[in-house]
Amino acid sequence: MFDVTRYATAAQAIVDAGRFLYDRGWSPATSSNYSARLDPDHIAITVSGRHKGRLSTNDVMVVDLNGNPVQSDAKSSAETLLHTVLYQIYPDVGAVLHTHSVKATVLSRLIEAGAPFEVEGYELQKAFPGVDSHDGRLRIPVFENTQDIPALAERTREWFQHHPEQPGYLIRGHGLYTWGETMEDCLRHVEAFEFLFECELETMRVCR
Ligand SMILES: CSC[C@@H](O)[C@@H](O)C(=O)COP(=O)(O)O
Ligand SMILES: [Zn+2]
Repeated sequence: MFDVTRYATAAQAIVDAGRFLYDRGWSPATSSNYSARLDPDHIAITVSGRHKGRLSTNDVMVVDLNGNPVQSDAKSSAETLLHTVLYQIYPDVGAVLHTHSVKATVLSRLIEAGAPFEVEGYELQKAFPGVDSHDGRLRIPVFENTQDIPALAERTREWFQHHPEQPGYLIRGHGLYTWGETMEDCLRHVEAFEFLFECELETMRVCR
């Protein structure tokens, strides 16, 4: 069982996040999914197929950390397992956001297969936890896209168990996953990634 008051707070945070991310153009055309932790065993997550700029709290349901619905007949996000695996690996994670921005999508298609995407020298890297200088390297793995979400979830589990300090990843031609202790942290990470993606794309354009 889960705490109803916690659910109400989490569902509202997800609705608000959807409005913000849709308005920025990062969650178009029903794409994206969002979640927030309720307790060690449950998360609130978006129902599959809903328009993320027009969510209501009825579009947010509860699943356990195996992705099974709790007290709901709705179908949770098709990518639920990509969320639950992160909550399993990281006990401190309180929110996960998946977005489909143009910049994340384009950049993910330009990165060589098998190579992680790395950025360094940006002051804005300090938006991520544990980073206190521009003087480090941020590594963002790029996973190949697939419709086999259980298989992709296991690939991300494997990677992040060995690279726990990384705050996000890209799926090629698809989008970004990032997480944080709170929804506010997680939204900051989306914004920081978007800034870095734009800088990198602009650098590629200018240096072409
Ligand atoms: C509208 S295409 C995007 C989907 O295929 C998927 O990648 C996505 O992000 C949203 O799926 P959803 O099942 O609504 O959570
Ligand atoms: Zn998606």
